[in-house]
Amino acid sequence: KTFRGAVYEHAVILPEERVTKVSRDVALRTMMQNLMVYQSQANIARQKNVDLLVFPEDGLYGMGFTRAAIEPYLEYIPDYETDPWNPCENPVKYPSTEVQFFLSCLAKNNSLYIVANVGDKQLCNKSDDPKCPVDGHYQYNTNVVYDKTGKLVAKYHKVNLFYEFQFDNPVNETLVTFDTPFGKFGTFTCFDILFHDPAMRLIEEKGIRNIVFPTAWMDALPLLAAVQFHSAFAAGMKINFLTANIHRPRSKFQGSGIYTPLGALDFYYNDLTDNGKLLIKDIDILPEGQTKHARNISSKENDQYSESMIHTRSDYKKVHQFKALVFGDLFNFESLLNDSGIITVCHNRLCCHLEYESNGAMNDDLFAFGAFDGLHTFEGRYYIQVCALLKCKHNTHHSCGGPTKASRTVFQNIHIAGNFETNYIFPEILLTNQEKLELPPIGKWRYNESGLDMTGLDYPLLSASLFSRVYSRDNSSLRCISNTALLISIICLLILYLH
Ligand SMILES: NC(=O)CCCC[C@@H]1SC[C@@H]2NC(=O)N[C@@H]21
Repeated sequence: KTFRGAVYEHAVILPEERVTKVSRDVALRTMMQNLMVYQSQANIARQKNVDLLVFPEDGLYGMGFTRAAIEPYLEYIPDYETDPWNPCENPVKYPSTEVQFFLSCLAKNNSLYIVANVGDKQLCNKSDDPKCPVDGHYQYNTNVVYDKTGKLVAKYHKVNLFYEFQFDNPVNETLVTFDTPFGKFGTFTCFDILFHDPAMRLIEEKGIRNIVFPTAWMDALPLLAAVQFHSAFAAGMKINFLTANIHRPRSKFQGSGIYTPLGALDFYYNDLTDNGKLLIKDIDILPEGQTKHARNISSKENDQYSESMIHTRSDYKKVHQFKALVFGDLFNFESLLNDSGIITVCHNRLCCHLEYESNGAMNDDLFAFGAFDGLHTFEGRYYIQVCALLKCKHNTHHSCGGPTKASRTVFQNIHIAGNFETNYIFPEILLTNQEKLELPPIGKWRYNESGLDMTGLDYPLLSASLFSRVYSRDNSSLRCISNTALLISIICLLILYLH
């Protein structure tokens, strides 16, 4: 009823040159250095009977390349469905595929599934493909999966690139899954987690309950630290989520974990060491099936809800209500004045409700409860609705929403709920132990239809929030832009015609 999963947070060895193109030999030398670390971890994993091991995004060469400079790190990766291949058993089938050979043998020799992130190079020709880049090939940020025999069983091209100008967007967005004796898995990469495709399609259309997630994620407090958001995604979508990050804490790249619907089985957050870390856990096999559907509240229902929340509060405009920026979004906030209390805050159509009880020692810490409903525009554009209880960076209102890892306040009870437009809600709880991020243990918190509840937390609180995505508005805003563009074009044509 369980499988043994592992993720490796890898301190990637970076090549010195990432702007100018080096030879294939030089590129291979760097990648082999990283692969040797992968090998030692795979050996440990085999000794511990691990079934599946996940390595991070960009784990073989790092990031920050120009398009030309990444090219020697790429290999042609065939389509595993039309052209089945076991690189370890047939290494000469394609030239220059040393990395694939190594990874495939790692899987075969250690008898485990290997999930890794590599670069795929696909040749193209301008004459039969007008979108073919000028250098005659596509470059893709790619997840590959090898089964226990070393056979390539999955290849996924990252859809939602994050300022990765060295890579191309895939032409066909496909849902990539692979079957194992311990269940069906889906895969996507890093920034993909914030968008509907392919993440939600894997979960909703394919009924996927296990995701393997190579990532190179920089912590973005207060709401998007890696361990915080990735554990919330597993809880919100009720899935197993295995995420391996690269380890470069001085650049905020860190935080890997093995997460389940009930919470973190294990996670790694350590900015005091430059070392990587292997996490291994037995994970319950979840039944396949559709987990969640967007809740369709009509806009009329929603408006009535928001208004009733506002009107029940005659004391709505008080001095301790204020606005502050959270990662570029202007939230409506209300500060927590007492050691326990009830607060309702609204923003646009979202109303958020908080009931809390601290252990009576909040004196030095300023906390605020906030709401945001709108388009997030910093480092990505996407619609969100968020209810968030935040420890403010300093004792000033405008510092609420700034990144901080310091808190001294332990809460006894917290309940957070809101009238969210969809069920794509990710319940986040982030604690701190002497400025080291912590997650709550399984059993100390619960998330269901009535909201997020936590009780008897052992560490001081940094934030507790319901972070939701409103995917439908992303599309409608795109439609709106294209409709506006169409309208402007028609008007221009009309003016031209009349002249
Ligand atoms: N390699 C990637 O795709 C990284 C993207 C994730 C970064 C997350 S989402 C936006 C936030 N900004 C950051 O610096 N980290 C967060």
